[in-house]
Amino acid sequence: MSSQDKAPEADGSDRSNASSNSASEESNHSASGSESGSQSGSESNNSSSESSESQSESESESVGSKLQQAAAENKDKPLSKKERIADVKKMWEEYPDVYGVRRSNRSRQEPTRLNAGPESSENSENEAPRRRGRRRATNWKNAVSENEDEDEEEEEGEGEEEEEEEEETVSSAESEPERKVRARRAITRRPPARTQGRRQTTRRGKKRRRDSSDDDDDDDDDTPKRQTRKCVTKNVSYKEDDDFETDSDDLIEVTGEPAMEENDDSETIEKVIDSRIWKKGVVGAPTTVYAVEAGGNPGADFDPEKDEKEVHYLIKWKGWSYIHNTWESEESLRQQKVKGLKKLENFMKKEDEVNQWLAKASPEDVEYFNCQQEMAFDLNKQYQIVERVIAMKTSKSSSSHSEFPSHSSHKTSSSGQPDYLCKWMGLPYVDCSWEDGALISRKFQACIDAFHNRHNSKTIPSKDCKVLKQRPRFVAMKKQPSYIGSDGLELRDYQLEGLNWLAHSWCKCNSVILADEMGLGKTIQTISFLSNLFNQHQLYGPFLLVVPLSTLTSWQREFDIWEPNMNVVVYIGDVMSRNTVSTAPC
Ligand SMILES: Nc1ncnc2c1ncn2[C@@H]1O[C@H](COP(=O)(O)OP(=O)(O)OP(=O)(O)O)[C@@H](O)[C@H]1O
Repeated sequence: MSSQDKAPEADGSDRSNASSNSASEESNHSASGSESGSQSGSESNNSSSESSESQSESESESVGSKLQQAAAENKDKPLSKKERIADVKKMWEEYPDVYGVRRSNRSRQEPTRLNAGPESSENSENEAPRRRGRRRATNWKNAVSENEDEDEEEEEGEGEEEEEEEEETVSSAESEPERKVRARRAITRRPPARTQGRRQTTRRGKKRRRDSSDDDDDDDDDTPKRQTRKCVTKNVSYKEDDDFETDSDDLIEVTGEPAMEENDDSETIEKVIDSRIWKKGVVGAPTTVYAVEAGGNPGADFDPEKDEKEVHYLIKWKGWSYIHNTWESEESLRQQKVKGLKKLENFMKKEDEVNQWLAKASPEDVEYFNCQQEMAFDLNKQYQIVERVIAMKTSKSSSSHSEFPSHSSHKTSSSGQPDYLCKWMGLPYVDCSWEDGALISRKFQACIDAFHNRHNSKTIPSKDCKVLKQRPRFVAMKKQPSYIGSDGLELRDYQLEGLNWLAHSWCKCNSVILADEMGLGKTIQTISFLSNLFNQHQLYGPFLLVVPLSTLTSWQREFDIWEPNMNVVVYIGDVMSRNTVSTAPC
């Protein structure tokens, strides 16, 4: 038992001895370490951490022995102060490693890009701090993350590695953490790169550019440098070449008589819509749609085989609505000295191209093209239909919508009738135009009447409506009310039920959603419900209907059919269009 008891003790003592030995070894090691540490420590203060890593133990030993030698020499004979300084200088020159001045065995040479010409050599003392500042700026700009720098160094060639080393040596006064902070700041300012690969390429490109720009901007501070770069960026144009060739409104035609152009009131071509071969000389005002309707087609007797012919172009004039489009020949346009002839040239070019394409195109493509053309022509015809008259002005009254073009005193003779502000079908409110009353009344008297009816209507929205203060008691509609729909329009059973449910919910102040299968008549039920409020409860709105753009016209159509007495205003378009809707009398 005792031997067994002692054995662990002996083991334990051995172990404790071993541990004390190792401890003493460690302490010795640390002592010797601290000795050399004082030297290497000074080095690490002056150089980067990378430099301390690169220094091997053997180097530190040899440096230590050199120092000891020097110390022993100094101990032998007392030295004067001058001699000690001379010795230190000598040591500096012979063993620069001791002072942490140089990491590698290469001779220390200042990078040539830092010698900024004769000025710098003359003013070397002044140059030094400036150079340091610049170096910092360069580091600040160069800095990415430490890892990124490492990656970059790995990727870059040996030549660049050497360059990096040189830079680090010069900027050794700057500590590593400082550089890291600057590096992070630099990262936040740099715009994010899209792909890693691309980023690396860009960065390399940037680095090289930076280096070269450092050369250029050595004597400048940062601010003007940035301004210069901004200027360069501003000049970059992202416009495609084609854009310059298109028929832009901004194109200014330069002729020999600019002074005349400024003052004349010649018309401007906005768009060339179509072309045709027609009787020579049948152009201008007699070819407008209303002139043809009034006096007949001036080229109706045209015989292409006998009569002299020429190409005519259908012109949409700037500042004039589509009803004032005229057919013109190239000659007549030039005679009138119209502006925007470039558009005619472009139209001709396009026509040639289309004809060439049509000659080679497949029958399906030709058919598709013809369909597109027909649709475009239909649209252009639509633009000649007045959808709504929204305002009126007499020669005495001043107009609240003077921003819209007025044509009463130009091509059409003034008839003493008021002018009407017309909203054209298919075009936004911003394209409204003032038109001569006589002209509009000829074709669109119904629109003028509707305008007057709305103007004189008593069924206008009012806050004084009784049912707004207190909802009425619900009375079920057993059959379709007479005010809903006109002759032949009958609500289906389930639609009448739906109308009752909507009306009941409204009377009870309940908010509801009417949902049903597609095409079963939700639109009609909703319109019928609004008609019930309008006719039964004298609630004249306003009711806001928010509808998808695709169903907008069908909503308008259904209102026309099922409740034509309600004033339906379509609030759509850009700011000017919406403002027009808001401020129009009705
Ligand atoms: N009672 C009716 N009499 C005549 N036509 C009707 C009637 N009810 C619906 N219709 C017609 O059926 C079509 C679809 O009606 P409506 O647009 O109201 O359906 P919807 O449920 O609103 O459709 P969606 O779910 O697609 O919006 C319309 O052309 C409409 O004129």
